[in-house]
Parts: sequence; C-alpha cells; structure tokens
Amino acid sequence: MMKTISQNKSFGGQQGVYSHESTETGCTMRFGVYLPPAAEKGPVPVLFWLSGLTCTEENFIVKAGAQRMASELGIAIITPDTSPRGLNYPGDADSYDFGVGAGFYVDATESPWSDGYRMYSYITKELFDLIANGFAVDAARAGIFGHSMGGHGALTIGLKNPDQFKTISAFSPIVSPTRCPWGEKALAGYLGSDRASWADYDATLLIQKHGWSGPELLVDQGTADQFLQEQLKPELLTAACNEANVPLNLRMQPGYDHSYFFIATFIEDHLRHHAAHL
Ligand SMILES: N[C@@H](CCC(=O)N[C@@H](CSC=O)C(=O)NCC(=O)O)C(=O)O
Repeated sequence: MMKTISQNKSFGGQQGVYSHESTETGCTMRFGVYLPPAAEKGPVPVLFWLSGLTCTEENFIVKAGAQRMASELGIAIITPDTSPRGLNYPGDADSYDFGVGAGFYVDATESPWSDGYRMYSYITKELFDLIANGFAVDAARAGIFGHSMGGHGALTIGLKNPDQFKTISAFSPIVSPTRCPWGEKALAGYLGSDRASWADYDATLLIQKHGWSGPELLVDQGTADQFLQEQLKPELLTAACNEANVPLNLRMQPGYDHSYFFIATFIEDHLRHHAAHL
C-alpha cells in the first residue's frame, strides 16, 4: 500500500513524495514522482533518476531544478532512494560509500546484505511496476539517468534492459566500478571477492558484452570534479564505446565540479535528449 508523504504544485504539474513497503528491500522505501500538467490528459513518458552516494529521494527534487523543463516537455521523473533504510545491519551506517545511502543498484549476494540490498530488482521490477500501474505514465516510453553512483546505476540498468529503458544518460558516472576504489569496496562487500561476479555491474564490460543499439549515450562530466581521476575515469567509457561501436556523446564541461550545481546547469539538455527519443 502506497502512502502520500507530500504533494506540491510545481510548474503547473505536481511534485509528490510517496512511501511503500517494499518486498525487495524488506523495509519502507520513499520515492519522488514529478508529473507534468500533460499527465492530466493521458499517460506521459517517464524518466527514472538514480542519485549518488549519500542521497535520498530528496536531493534531486530540491537541487536539480528539473521540474520546469519536465513540465514543458511533458515528461514524468521518478526519484528513488539510494538504498534500504532502517534494516540496521551491523556497520551499515559506518561509511558514506557503503551501506545506507550507497546501495550501488546491485542485488547483493553476500550475507547479511543479500536480504535487503536488492536495489537492482527494486528499481527494474518493483518500483517500475508500481509506477507503471499507479501513475499516469506510459511505461513503454521509459528512460533512465543518474549521477555518479547513480550514473553507474543508470548505465548498467539501461544497458541490461534495452527493451525496458529506451534512453540512457548520466552526469559524472562511475563508469567502471571494477576499476575504482568506490566500486571495488561496494562490489566486494555486496557480491563477495570473486571478481567474475562483478562484471554484470560494470558499464564498460556490459558495453563490450551486449553493445547498445539505442540512441547515443549522453554523458556530462565536469573537468574540475574532485572524483574525476580516481573514481570516475570517463576515458574507460570512451574506450569501451569506441571498441563496441556504441554511440557516446561525452561532454567534458570545463570548470564544473561534482555537485548538483553542475547537474542543474545541464539538466535541460538531458531532459531534451530523453524527450526527443521517447
Ligand atoms: N561525502 C562524500 C561525498 C558525497 C557526495 O559527494 N555525494 C554526491 C554523490 S557522489 C557519488 O555517488 C552527492 O550527490 N551528494 C548529495 C548532494 O546533494 O550533493 C565526501 O565528502 O567525499
């Protein structure tokens, strides 16, 4: 059963926040839904936004400034949380890059995480179905985008589910979690030490394996991003796309950092990109 936390009129549409009891994560999950005015007349295309480390459903809603353009383009935006909350596994709140706020959009296989840290299935099945059946959206016209850890989530989920998500874009994504400290910590913790099992959650390896025949991948990356060299490594995405003949529009944006100020600057381009292909 879904509960309404808040509903606010925004640019003629409505920004809502809701909660529900999730069977995938075994806890109460919150998510945001922006519905443009066009949704009053019929189902609209829908974008799933995946946020980064430390975020809840709220960061994008209050910082990205996406509602004005989503209203104009007639597109809905769904903003899930980034992990289960309240499960209280030992150590789950000890660090910002693992556990609470850091689900990495995987289905964990290691105990105790495997019980509730099922963000891959949560997004692709449970939340997707809830949105498709509970809101005025056309689930056959869905896209996915995200930031940092959420950019990794958008790339990996989109690449693995091209029939479900027709368009993909990302801001400052972790492109290869098997080759950066954030990713190695998360994948080892959630999936165990066998690196072979990590490949299914690495966008560069998924591109090698499956390719991508949808519209070009749009990726924005700030050159002044504090995580650029150690964690994000967009050059690995370029190499994978070149090898697999996957169309990539990687835009290096001079002077921009990792923050939502950067996201807010270029969010319009991403929304237009998705709207043009959905
Ligand atoms: N606390 C950490 C970094 C936290 C951080 O920068 N989180 C980003 C996403 S990073 C990759 O997934 C974020 O979106 N934060 C929320 C916000 O509203 O800015 C540190 O200090 O290093």
